[in-house]
Order: sequence, then structure tokens, then C-alpha cells
Amino acid sequence: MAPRTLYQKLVDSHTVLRLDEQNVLLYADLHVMNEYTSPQAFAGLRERGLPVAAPAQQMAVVDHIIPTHPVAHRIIADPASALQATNLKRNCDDFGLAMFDTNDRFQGIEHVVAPEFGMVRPGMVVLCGDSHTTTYGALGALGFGIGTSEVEHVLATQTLVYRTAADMRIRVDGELAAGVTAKDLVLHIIRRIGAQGARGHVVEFCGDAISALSIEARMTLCNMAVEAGARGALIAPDEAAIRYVLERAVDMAGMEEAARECWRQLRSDDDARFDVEHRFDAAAVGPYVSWGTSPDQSIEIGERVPAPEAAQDRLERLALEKALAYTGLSAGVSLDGLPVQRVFIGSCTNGRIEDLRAAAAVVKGRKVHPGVRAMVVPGSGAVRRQAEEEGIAAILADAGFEWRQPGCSMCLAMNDDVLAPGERCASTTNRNFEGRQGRDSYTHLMSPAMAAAAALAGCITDVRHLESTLG
Ligand SMILES: CC(C)[C@H](C(=O)O)[C@@H](O)C(=O)O
Ligand code: SF4
Repeated sequence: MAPRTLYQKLVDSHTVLRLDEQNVLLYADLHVMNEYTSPQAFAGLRERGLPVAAPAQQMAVVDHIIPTHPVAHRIIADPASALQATNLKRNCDDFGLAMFDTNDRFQGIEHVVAPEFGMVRPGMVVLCGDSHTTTYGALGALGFGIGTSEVEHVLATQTLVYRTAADMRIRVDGELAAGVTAKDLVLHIIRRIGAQGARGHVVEFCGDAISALSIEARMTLCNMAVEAGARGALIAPDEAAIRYVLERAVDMAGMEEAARECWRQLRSDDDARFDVEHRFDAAAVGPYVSWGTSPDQSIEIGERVPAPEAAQDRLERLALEKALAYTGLSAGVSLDGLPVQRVFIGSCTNGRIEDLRAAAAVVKGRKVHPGVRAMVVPGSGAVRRQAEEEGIAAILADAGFEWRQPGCSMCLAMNDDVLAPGERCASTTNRNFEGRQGRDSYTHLMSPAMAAAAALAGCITDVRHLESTLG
């Protein structure tokens, strides 16, 4: 058999039917749903009188619209949002599907909850009506977002009509420096290859620097691969990934050895051919901050906002001009010292326990700047409880951070966690589009450590220089 990439192996092993040169009918092991992209799909099923084909392979959470106020019992005040949540509950009850409802102790962001329950496993195909489903590549599972009509098709058949992607390999060797994280690395990669740089491709990440990343950090990386246009991201499962899954997949008791054996095979053949290859040196990456309105408009903290004249082509120049006009920044300025009024730590990119630990390590014994409103929104109920048990929640709260309930929150501001016009936010999220966190507001993407440093300093600052910044 011709050598194959890991991606091709996963597609082959899930192909129910080859439809033509480009398209296959792909089997899904797991389908994850939220309240936002599933209602029409259920309506479609009801209209056609169809059952859900594989109820045990569905999981649903309320995450996008849920308020995050730190109260024991959450009530969704906005009527349209409340309806989305009750609809999801009714749909899941009617069709017999697992769901983490508004006040479930395990509720959280779908891409945080599914892996932490051991539902996502190496070799799986996981679908969800949400673009950041690429996160699951961290565990060697092919995950990608689908549209609402596809959600209906998956519910009805547990399959998807799928156009196969091309293969890209991104090798990252070397070591990340102290204070530099997977978030900085991925912003660096996106900046270099562009927000469309991986369009049409599934990216396999490999190299020493990738193997050295924790599973949480791998999730951050794969999560944001979609911001380079990738149709999926993969990291071949190693011992760390296998352990992560086996520790959580309670139903696999007694099958560990068989699973290990099988999951270890999940790698690209040595001579497999990739359509595109990129290489990066981890040691050359510094802490990153986005300055513009697309994740590729990001620079290292020591760099200056680029001038449109430096653009490679006309399109890029126009994009730079537009981003400068929106953000109110000028070419040539430094982001170091730029005041922020808000700090947001959370999201499916950086709302996991390790992210909260990193933020707490920076703020321990210090205080949030009086000019800043800072909030931490844990990725899930389990993350929230663990952070409380570890004393991280107390460190963050003592420093002046609001300690909130889990949800997507200010990542896209579909609840009442919204920036006011003109506010600037240091944010650990993944998208800095115009108005993403509130109309006429400005988002600066960065790592949890950098966001924590901004909260203390009242401005964007280099976390590595924190001592001197604070005097
Ligand atoms: C609402 C949803 C469809 C969307 C996505 O697909 O990613 C959201 O989660 C986002 O992050 O913008
Ligand atoms: S946390 Fe943000 S990126 Fe992730 S699913 Fe929610 S809205 Fe989308």
C-alpha cells in the first residue's frame, strides 16, 4: 500500500462510501452540539419524522449564550438565549441524547468538556457545528466544524458528505523560551503563513517542540489552526496523549493495553507525502500580541505595528490599512505600554486548568491595576472546581479578578459579557475580528500569562519584564 499520512489513514478508516474523486461519506465516532448551531437541525429531523441514528454518540452543552455571573444557580435572562437553551434540553430529552444543561456541574465550553470526559480519543472522527472542533487533533482525533444542515445529516445518519482536504505538515523544532507558550507559537505560525495559509489543508504538527507541549497546550495549538484556515489539525498521539485519554475514559477499563497498541499505530508513514511543508524554530518565538482585526495581524511584544507600505501585495496593504483604521493604532507604534480597560482569561483556546495556573503564577500576591476590569471564565465546571481546589481561584480573586461561571462568554460576547465601545481588551481568545467582543471594541489576542501581566500593569506589557514594569 502506498505510504499515507495520518490524516489519510483517519479518512480511509472512516470512509463508508467513496462518492467520487473528491468526496466520501465519512463516519463520525462522536458528534458534539451546542445550543446555537443545532436547533434547525432538530427541527429538520422532526419535520421528516427521523430518529437520531446513534444517540449514544452525541453530546450537547449550553455554552455560547450562557451568562457567567458567579451565582450558584444561573438564569438566562435574555428570552432568545433562554429559548435556545430550553430548546436544546427538549431536543436532547426527546431524542435521548446526553446533555450538560445550564446548571449542570459539568457544563462548560464544548471543546473543553468533550476531551476532559475522555469522549475524544485517538483515531476518532469528531464533528461539531463549530469551527474550533479542530482542537481535538491534540489527541490524534480528526475534528472539524460543520454547518447546521450537516448537523442534521449527522444526527440522522452518523455520517457526513465530506470533501477530502490536502495534507500540510508543520514541523516545529527547538525549545520555547521561558514565558513563551503554545499560544505565542500558534500566533507566530498564523502570522507567517497567513489567515488563509492552511486553507484547504489538514495540518499535521510535529517536531520536538510539539512533543514537548502538554496536552492542554496542544489543544491551544490545534484549536487555533482553524485561524490559519485549516480544515483540521492533527498531532500523532504519543504516550502523553494516550495517558490523558485513558485517565478520563472510564468506560475503557480493561481495554487499556489493546487501546495503547492500536493508538500507537496512528502516525504518518515515514515516506508519506505532504502537499505543503513548513518548518519553524520554537526558540525564535517571543510573546505575541495581535494588533489588528485578524489573528495573522500579530507581532511579538518587542516589535512595532507594521506599516501598510511593508505589505507583500495590494490585498495585504488594504487589510493593514483597514485594521489600522479600526483599531485606532498607527504604523510604527509599540504595543508595549498600550493601556487596556479589560482583561479576559478564558475560551476554548485558553480556558483550561493549565491556562489558569499560568495566569495565577503571574498575579500571585499582586493586584489588578485600578483602571482594569479583569475576569476569568473557566472553560468548564470541572476546570472551575479544580482551580478552586488548587487555590488558583483564590489567588486570582485576591488579585482582583472576577471569578466567573464557565461558558464562551466574552470570546464572542453572545451573553452579557460584552466590551463597551472604545474599550480595549487583553484577551486569551482566538479571534480579534471587528466587534467580536462588543461593537467598536478592540481585542488583543495573547497568552494567559501575557493577559495576566496586562491586568496588573494596566497596559499591554512583556510578561518576562514584569518585575521591572511594576517597579
Ligand atoms: C457560534 C459558532 C458557530 C462559532 C464557530 O463556529 O466558531 C463560534 O464558536 C466562534 O468561535 O466564532
Ligand atoms: S469559546 Fe469562543 S471560540 Fe470557543 S466555541 Fe466558544 S465562542 Fe467559539
